[in-house]
Formats: sequence, C-alpha cells, structure tokens
Amino acid sequence: MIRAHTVAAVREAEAPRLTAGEPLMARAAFALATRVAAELRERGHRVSGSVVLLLVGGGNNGGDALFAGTHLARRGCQVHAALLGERPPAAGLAAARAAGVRVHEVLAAPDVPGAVVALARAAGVWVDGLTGIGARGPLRAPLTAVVGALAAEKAASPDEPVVVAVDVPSGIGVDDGALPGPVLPADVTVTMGTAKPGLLLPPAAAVAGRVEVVDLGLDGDLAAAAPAVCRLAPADVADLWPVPGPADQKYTRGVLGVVAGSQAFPGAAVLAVAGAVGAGLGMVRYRGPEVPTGLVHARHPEVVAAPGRVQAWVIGSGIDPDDAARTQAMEESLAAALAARLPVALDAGGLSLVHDDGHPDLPATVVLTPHAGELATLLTARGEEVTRADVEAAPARHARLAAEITGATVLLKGAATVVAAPDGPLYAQADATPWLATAGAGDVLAGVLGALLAGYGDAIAADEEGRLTALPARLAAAAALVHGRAARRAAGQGPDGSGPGAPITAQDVAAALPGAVGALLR
Ligand SMILES: NC(=O)C1=CN([C@@H]2O[C@H](COP(=O)(O)OP(=O)(O)OC[C@H]3O[C@@H](n4cnc5c(N)ncnc54)[C@H](OP(=O)(O)O)[C@@H]3O)[C@@H](O)[C@H]2O)[C@H](O)CC1
Ligand SMILES: [K+]
Repeated sequence: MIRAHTVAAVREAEAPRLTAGEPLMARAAFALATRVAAELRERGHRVSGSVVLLLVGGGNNGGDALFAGTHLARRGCQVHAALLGERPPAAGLAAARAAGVRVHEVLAAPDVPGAVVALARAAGVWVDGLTGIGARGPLRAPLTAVVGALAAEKAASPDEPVVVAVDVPSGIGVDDGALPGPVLPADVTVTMGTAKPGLLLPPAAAVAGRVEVVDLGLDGDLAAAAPAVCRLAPADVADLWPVPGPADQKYTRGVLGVVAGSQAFPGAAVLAVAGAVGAGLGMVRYRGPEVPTGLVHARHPEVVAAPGRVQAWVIGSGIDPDDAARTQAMEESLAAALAARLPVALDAGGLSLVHDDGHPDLPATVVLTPHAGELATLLTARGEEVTRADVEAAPARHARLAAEITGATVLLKGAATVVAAPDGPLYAQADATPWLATAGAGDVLAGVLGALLAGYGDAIAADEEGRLTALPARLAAAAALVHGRAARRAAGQGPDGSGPGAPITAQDVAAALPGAVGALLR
C-alpha cells in the first residue's frame, strides 16, 4: 500500500532530524540523481555525455535539484541549471558550480520562457525543482509562463524529453491534488520521505507520472501520523479477498441481494449480477420484474429469484427514480439492510434514496457509488450548490463532503477512483483504463463491490464495537482495483495498463473478473 502524508506531517517528521543535522537533502539529492541516471539508461542513453537541465526554484526543492546535478556532473553528464528563483539556494549553487554545472541566470533574460526552452531543447532530461512542499497556491510569474512553454515544448518535441519532478510536480495542490494553474507533466516523480496526497489524488495524480518514494528514514516518525491518502496495491487486495475454504458453503461465502434493473433498463440487472458472480460469492438473490429476471436467469441460472437471507445488498443500478414500483423495492431493501445492519452498495437510481434526509446519519456500511454528475446532483439536493465540473476539479473534497453529509462511504468513480468515509483516510485508486468508459461498467463495479460486502456481511452486521467501520471504504477501494484490473485484462493491456488495449464491453469486464482475481491471489 502507498501511504501519503500531508505537508504538515512531513514537516513535523523532518524537523527533529534536520535539527539533529541529518543529511536529508543529501540523501534526497543522491536518490534523485540515481533515478535520473536510471531513466537515461532505460532509454538507451549513456549517462556520461547526456545533457540534463535543472529547473531551479528558490527553496530547498531547487536545492535538491542542484545537489543532484552535482552528482550527475561528476558522472559525466553535461548539466545546465536554469535559476528561476529570486534567491537560489546558495549551498546547492556553490556545489553545482564546483562540480562544473553550467549555471544560467535566466531571470535576467528579456524572454525568460524563451531562454529556458532554448536550454530545454538541448537536454534529454528536465528536472523540475521549481517548488515542492513549500509552494503556496498556483505558480507565480514567471514560472507560470515557463512551465506552460515547457509543457508545450515537451508535447511538440520529437525527442520525447523525460521530465523528472522533484518531490512533486511544481504547482500542484500538494495536499488536495488540485491543479490550480499550469503544471509541467512529469514522467517520474521522485518524492522525498513519503508520498504526498497530490500524487495520488485526481486530477493532479494524472500529471505525476510514476511515483518513486525515497526513503529518508522518516518512516518511524510518519507511522505515528495517520496517512491522509492510501492507495491499495494488489497484495493488499489479495489479503482482503474472501477466498473460500473447505468448511465454506454459500452462506459463509456471502449471499448478495440485488435490486437492479427494470423493465426499462433490464440489462443493468444482468451486468450487476455478472459483476458479483464474476468476483465470486456464495449466491445472488435477484429481486426484480419479469423481463430482467428472465435475462438474469438466461445468463446466470444459479441466481435465485426468491426472497430470503442475504448478507449484503446492491441497490439501484438501472433503476429510474421515477419508476415508483422499483423505487419502493429499493426503499424496502434499504430499510431491511439498515435494520439488519447489513452493508449496502447504493448505485445509480439508488442514490436518489439519499437525496433528502429521509435516511439521516447513514452508517459507513452504506457505500454510495456515484460518478461526478451523480455526486453533484446528490450534493445539490442536500443543499450544496455543486456542478459536475466542481466535482471533477476537486473529487476528494466533494467525496469527503458527501460522506460527512450522509454518513455513508462514498466511492466516486472517475479516471482515478476516490473513496471517502466520514472518518479515516481517503483511498485513491488508479487501476483503470480509458477503455472502461463504456456503458454498463458501473453496473459491473456495483456487483463486484456487492460481492465483497457480502463476503464480510456477517462480520460487519455483528460489529457492535465499531471495529470494522473502516472496512467498507477499504473494500470499496479493493473493488475499484479489481474492476480496473479486469478491464485492463479484457482490453489486452498489461496489469499496469501498458499497451494500447482494444475496445471492451461491460460484459467483457465481468468475464475477465475471475482471471483478474486469480492473478491477484497468485
Ligand atoms: N527540509 C529539508 O531539508 C528537506 C526538504 N526537501 C526538499 O525541499 C522541499 C521543500 O523546500 P522549501 O524550501 O520548504 O520549499 P520549496 O522549495 O518547495 O518552495 C519554496 C520556494 O518556492 C517559492 N514559491 C512558493 N510558492 C510559490 C508559487 N506559488 N509560485 C512560485 N514560487 C513559489 C518560494 O518563494 P517565496 O518568495 O514565496 O519564498 C520559495 O522560493 C521539498 O519539497 C523537498 O524537495 C528534501 O527533499 C528533504 C529535506
Ligand atoms: K518540484
């Protein structure tokens, strides 16, 4: 699992070590230089003779870049430092000059962006050491223009320069993942001591590239600080996955009640059920009208269409809130779940059940699964004037707001999926593929989540002391990881999303679930 800590937590962890004179910056700079050298080699370039450009800000972020440039110069790189801070870090500058780094006072140039781009055109690696955790707000002039010009140059360059961000891409919202202004997208972010929330949270996560965490020896101090954002890795999900044993039967594996689909949208019933059975569970009880029931049975004859004991519910996929009969069925199953303290996934039309405070203080065992538009509608219905664009610009903040207002856990779907509960860390999962943006994919995800909730349903229902209140959020993040991995698998991409992929349908994703789960458990 990747754990990300806020700027305040990092400062607090660093302070005693800096006071004790620990060489944190030296460690950081050496690791940064090592990564830059590795990037050169991985692209078939010799380190010696390669041209590296340092973009140097006025603080210690720039200091990291300068000391790293010192190491690279000593390894034979031709290193250029563009000084872009009013007061460049003196110690780093002296060390860089002594090692033969060529220093350019570009702030004195009549055309600062032009001067930087001219240096960048000659360099194979650009090291973004403008601002790190000390940045306040969007980048100020002239960095805004410099970064904009470099981003355009990178996009247009046939040579594909590598951008390595120091600690964070300069200008992102370090603690909230916002993109308040222009940022130079990184191929790799070498982050010091611990990951930062902005490297995992959308939209900024999309410009961080591959994140490499440098061990500065802060783990002990940071362990005391609860992480602000977590990202589950496959191994974490494998540890969570309810794998059956010899003593298991369908009720110990988990039975899921599915209230999805309607005469108007029968397919959603098939897809939600397919997501559940593909993820693996004891049994599905499908509750719905004749047409979707017939379709479900045609593809999943093992599904039971009769009422009975369940350990979790999926409610709402493919249901229009204006459909009175289906809305009544949704209300009844939600009421039954709450009365029995069973976990629930509320998807699509099911979200309308929390548009008013008819269910005040929902437990965190209720997991809402909106996309940005549905979350904007929900928040607006609950008195927060919010648009889809607002949610997309700050997904984590709005997911947390909805969790606080409703009491439920919120899984906000998107290119990166954010999970927020009223308490505890945010989760930010980036396991999907753009091919997953296809009709019905959300229905399948609801089924995967339902299967996981059913697997833990009895334990959650029996959890009087609240020891498992953090579990639904973790299961939601796990469902997002498996759903994304199944989509990559179905699209013919690597587990890391590599490769161009190919068109997939929601059913392809469901069909790839057993393989994706099996790959996790290996
Ligand atoms: N603490 C340590 O020894 C270690 C730090 N690490 C690295 O250092 C940075 C944090 O360094 P810090 O000096 O605290 O701050 P930054 O360098 O990130 O940024 C401050 C400089 O940036 C300017 N600034 C601030 N906001 C903006 C903005 N919106 N636009 C443009 N420029 C901005 C600021 O100028 P001021 O005039 O506002 O002072 C400073 O010049 C951390 O990220 C690590 O990279 C080591 O890695 C570990 C040890
Ligand atoms: K930076």
